[in-house]
Amino acid sequence: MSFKETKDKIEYGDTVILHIGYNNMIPLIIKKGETHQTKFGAVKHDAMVGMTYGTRVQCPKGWICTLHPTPELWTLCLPHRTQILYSTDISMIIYQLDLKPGSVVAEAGTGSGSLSHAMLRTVLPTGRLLTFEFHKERSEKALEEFTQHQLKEFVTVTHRDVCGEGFQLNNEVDAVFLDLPKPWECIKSAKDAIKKEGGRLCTFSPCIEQVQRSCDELVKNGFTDITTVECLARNFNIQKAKLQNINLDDGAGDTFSIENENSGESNPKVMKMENTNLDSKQDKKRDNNSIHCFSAAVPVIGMQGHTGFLTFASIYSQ
Ligand SMILES: C[S@@+](CC[C@H](N)C(=O)[O-])C[C@H]1O[C@@H](n2cnc3c(N)ncnc32)[C@H](O)[C@@H]1O
Repeated sequence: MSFKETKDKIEYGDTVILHIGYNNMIPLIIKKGETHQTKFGAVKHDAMVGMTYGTRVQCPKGWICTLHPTPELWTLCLPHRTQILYSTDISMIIYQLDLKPGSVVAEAGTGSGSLSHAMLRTVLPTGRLLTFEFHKERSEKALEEFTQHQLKEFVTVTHRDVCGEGFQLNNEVDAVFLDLPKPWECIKSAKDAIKKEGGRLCTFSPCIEQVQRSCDELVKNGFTDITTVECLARNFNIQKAKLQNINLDDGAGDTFSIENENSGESNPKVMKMENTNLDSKQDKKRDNNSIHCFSAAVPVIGMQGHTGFLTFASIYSQ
């Protein structure tokens, strides 16, 4: 299997993402003569060979689906050796680091390789990932997975403490990404790694105190455009809403109530509308006491999901 290109049919040696049910996916390397047990019963690896990716495999008590691997699916089912980055943060990192095919990017630490797979897909086929990890088994396991995923030729895995020994790169990369407890300790070394014509740097830190220390070090080393963001996915529920007392002029002062579909009760919070946006002639004919029912996308109050702060910075020609 390959993360570097897509293909139609499953072959021996492929890593297939088995979709077993909602929130239930596992990666499976297809091996001759082997059998895999699922909650729907056994599935023979040989039976999957030659099947088109995305098709169903019938098991004794149900069916599962064979998905082609992508970095996003890998992130959802990879073997965790550390905390990992998820696609919401990853998408912002790749965008803000300005990664594209041909980019050379350095990363520390490698961890479970979640971000690494997404960065590799972006910089292929002419770019390169240089990833550093000071935990020996983690760096070995990462190299094993990159090899299995046919990405080995695009990545260098180095077993090193980048805070103590630095990246030991000079004028070589377009961007540096740091997911470490003390990123400020290797910012000077990250600066040296970035090409003389300039580049981008990102640190990921769960605590604002870590962010502050990194920012101080970034300023000291001549980085500019320093920006910290937090990426949160915002959920919207589709709910029934009742709109009353439509103001025919501008909608100001109108109220609507949202019905809680689960309990059947009306949401006690009645929101004041800034603007009804109901300006069709038909709506305007309605009298002031009419009730209008419609479906509304209602943001969930209280956004959960803090992972960490992403701090981005630029260094211009050095
Ligand atoms: C949270 S994990 C990285 C997860 C990774 N971004 C991912 O998405 O899978 C942090 C990793 O940094 C490594 N690490 C911590 N300090 C380090 C250092 N000074 N040099 C190299 N690696 C380090 C840890 O061993 C750990 O594997």
